Amino acid sequence: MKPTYGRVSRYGLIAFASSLDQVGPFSHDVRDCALLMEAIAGHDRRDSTSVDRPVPAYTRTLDQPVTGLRIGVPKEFFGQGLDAEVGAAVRAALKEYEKRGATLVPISLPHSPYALAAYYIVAPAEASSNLARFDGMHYGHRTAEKVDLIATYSKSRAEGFGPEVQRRIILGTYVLSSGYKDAYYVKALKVRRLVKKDFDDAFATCDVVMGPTTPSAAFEAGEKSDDPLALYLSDVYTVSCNLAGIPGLSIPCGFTKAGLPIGLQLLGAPFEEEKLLRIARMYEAATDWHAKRPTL
Ligand SMILES: NC(=O)CC[C@H](N)C(=O)O
Repeated sequence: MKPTYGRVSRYGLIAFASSLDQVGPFSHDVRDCALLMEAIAGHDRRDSTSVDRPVPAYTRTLDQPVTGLRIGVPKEFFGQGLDAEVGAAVRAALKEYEKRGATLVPISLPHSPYALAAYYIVAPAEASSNLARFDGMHYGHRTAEKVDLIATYSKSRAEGFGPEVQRRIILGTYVLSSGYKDAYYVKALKVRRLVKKDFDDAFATCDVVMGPTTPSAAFEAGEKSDDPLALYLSDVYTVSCNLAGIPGLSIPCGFTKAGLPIGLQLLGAPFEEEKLLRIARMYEAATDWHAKRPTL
């Protein structure tokens, strides 16, 4: 689960992108996720972005199905680029909900096609700023070479950051630089607001939005390392949740013929983790995908 922005303290977390970062549980099943959320959610004076509002007893209501459940199914999450096996598994999961009394509501999140581009501007911009402190003096790795101050900075950072982190620092510095800031960073912030508004509109009529977690099943380790754009495209359905600050959850809903797991993504209105967990539990109680493991 990725909780609502501000639901869980980030104290102790290394900052990546401060307006997106949120701690969330990985778990074997929904109950474990609810248990963990009960333990970690809530206000923390050591993180000023953590929100001071009561934490529901997630485990207590977990087994209460949501009656009259309305599921928003965005057409943008089932378009070009979605692997056929993944699409079929997600549609079968939606049918399962229908069998349990849910209504599927066709919706549109019109700005979601722009979410990926906006995310890969906002996230590197913030990362480039946050990672500035890893300069070989204040934090992190320091080069063993005895060189002058400026070379110590640059060598420490060149040695300490991997290629993907370096790429993000360079991209982030570029989109924030004077002359380009309005064209990229400020524009991305505007897109972000529109992405958030799409969800506000959707949650006015639906309890939850559902779709695939990723457009295809897992790729081989390192397979896309030389093609960052292909790598970023795997995030096409999950970045909206971060940009909008809303809670999201992925649960297993099947396997591909090759034996790789497929995820069903559930997105909820801000601070509706309790409802999201109950909806996830409805599916888990009716199926046993969560108990199956891929053969490695
Ligand atoms: N929601 C997401 O998919 C965000 C994480 C993303 N994979 C990243 O690399 O920053």
